Amino acid sequence: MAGPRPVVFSGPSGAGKSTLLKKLIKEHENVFGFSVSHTTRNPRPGEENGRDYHYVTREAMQAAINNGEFIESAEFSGNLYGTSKAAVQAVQAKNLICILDIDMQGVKNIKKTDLSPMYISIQPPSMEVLEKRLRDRNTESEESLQKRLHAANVDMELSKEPGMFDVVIVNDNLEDAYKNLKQALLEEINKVKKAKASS
Ligand SMILES: Nc1ncnc2c1ncn2[C@@H]1O[C@H](COP(=O)(O)OP(=O)(O)OP(=O)(O)O)[C@@H](O)[C@H]1O
Ligand SMILES: Nc1nc2c(ncn2[C@@H]2O[C@H](COP(=O)(O)O)[C@@H](O)[C@H]2O)c(=O)[nH]1
Repeated sequence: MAGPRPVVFSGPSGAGKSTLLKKLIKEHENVFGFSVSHTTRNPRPGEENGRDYHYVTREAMQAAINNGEFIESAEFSGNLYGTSKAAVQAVQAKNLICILDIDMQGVKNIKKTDLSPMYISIQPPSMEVLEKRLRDRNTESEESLQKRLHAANVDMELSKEPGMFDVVIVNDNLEDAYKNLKQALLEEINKVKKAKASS
């Protein structure tokens, strides 16, 4: 696939990936584009079909996966999630840095492809803070919350594996985490700006 090098963001549910990514894309809308995933979960209040996710039935998504339309897919907290080839191509066709927000299974599966992204892990300062953020977000049932906390424990262990991520950012203070994120991406941001200026 052509275009600038994509960036994969991963980390436990509630660590702050969406919060940081929304800030990043808003500040650099000519540089980054979001790969809109498919999911079988229901939209949350304020989420929009086609912007936050493509909300689909399990049957439709499974059929599309079987048809080879996805780069990767995973079952997470009782729902299917996946990155379609079309979602990535739509961003790369605009010569933007394609951002993928995916779970740890997605990271492992992307590593088997030729996408060759930069891998960034967003981690919470502690499990206690993570649980508080997820509870305060008020988006999960108790069952879903417990599944996400369990996945977070596994995720936080796997993230420590050498070579799994290029950059690990602990999202304690939001402004500090955002500053670290921009610093980690500075070279790629400048490359895209330069290419756009000379085209
Ligand atoms: N540094 C921070 N300090 C305090 N609250 C934060 C911080 N970063 C994010 N939050 C809040 O924590 C909650 C979880 O953040 P967010 O939804 O961005 O996480 P996420 O990693 O994208 O989760 P998911 O994987 O479930 O989509 C949100 O309510 C957000 O406003
Ligand atoms: N493997 C994939 N994981 C994905 C994808 N899109 C999102 N996600 C991850 O799912 C969880 C839960 O997300 P939520 O929006 O329900 O809170 C989170 O860790 C996301 O990173 C995907 O296409 N593939």
